[in-house]
Amino acid sequence: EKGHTGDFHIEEAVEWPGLDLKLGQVSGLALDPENNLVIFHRGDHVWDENSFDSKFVYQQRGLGPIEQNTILVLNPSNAKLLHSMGRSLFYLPHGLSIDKNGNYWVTDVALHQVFKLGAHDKEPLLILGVALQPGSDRNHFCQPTDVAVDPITGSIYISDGYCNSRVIQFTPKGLYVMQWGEETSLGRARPGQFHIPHSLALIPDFSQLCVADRENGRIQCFKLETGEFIREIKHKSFGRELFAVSYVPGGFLFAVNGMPYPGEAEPVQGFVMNFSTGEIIDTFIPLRKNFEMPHDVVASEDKTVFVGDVHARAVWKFASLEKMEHRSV
Ligand SMILES: O=C(N[C@@H](O)C(=O)O)c1ccccc1
Repeated sequence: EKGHTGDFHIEEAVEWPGLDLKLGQVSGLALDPENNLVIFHRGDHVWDENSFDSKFVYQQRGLGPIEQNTILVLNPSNAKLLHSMGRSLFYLPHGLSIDKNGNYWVTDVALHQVFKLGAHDKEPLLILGVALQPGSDRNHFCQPTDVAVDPITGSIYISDGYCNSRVIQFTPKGLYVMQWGEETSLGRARPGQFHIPHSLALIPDFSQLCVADRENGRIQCFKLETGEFIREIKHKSFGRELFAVSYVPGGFLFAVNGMPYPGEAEPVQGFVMNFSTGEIIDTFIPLRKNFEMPHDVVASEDKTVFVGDVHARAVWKFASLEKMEHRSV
């Protein structure tokens, strides 16, 4: 088997029936405290070139909010639907995170807002940002992409976003604390500069926040308390775009990249890295169907990995070979 060193290797769990779920564009994935898979998708709405004007104002309000349930809770083994919610709330879902108390934190790039939802509540518990108003001050975001919640302090981190280049920290109750990041200058991308901060991974063991710096094709990691740049993780095999990053306790970092430049070699694939060294220890692609625009990745402690694709409208499951080998023996 190429693509992996040592004994760590994951492959698509082809018995996972989640490939034939009737999903909209899948934008966000997370695992809840019971290790159920939670999917954030766009129902019958799509993000395409007509969705926004040149000032990032959403153009399709007339459609109304998505009437399908946008948040689906699935059994991670058999993909059975356990619970669904989130209808009539969102226009263009993007990021999804679940905090240690089981609350859902989501972003909507059309509303330019961040929501905290109880797992079984209709009314949001907290909303940040001003509906449909892009901006870049303390209470306006511009297409915010993801949220991460510190399990120790409850601090909220928001990656903002497609049309801003910053990470903002709020208190657990939503009061602005600080922000860091700036636009990538022409020429080369310096530390602390972003070109679409697209996904967040909070690493409690090391008190760090890692950011998928999408169009710079890299991961940047910062000190949680201060936003101080710690290091960059970048590999040629990432290619042009690095879409999402996810951490699992024990020191593994997972990521997915985007389509290469036309004619470039780097395939669209998933990566498993050793967090401490930044080295790639495994790569993975589906056996069934193909990655088109893998948009989020989430991993559980037993190294089960899920990838959601916004163009293929699919969710794949990957599991470690030794686990599956035991089963097949
Ligand atoms: O990146 C884009 N979309 C994805 O990230 C997403 O759908 O979240 C996009 C860019 C330009 C036009 C339309 C969509």
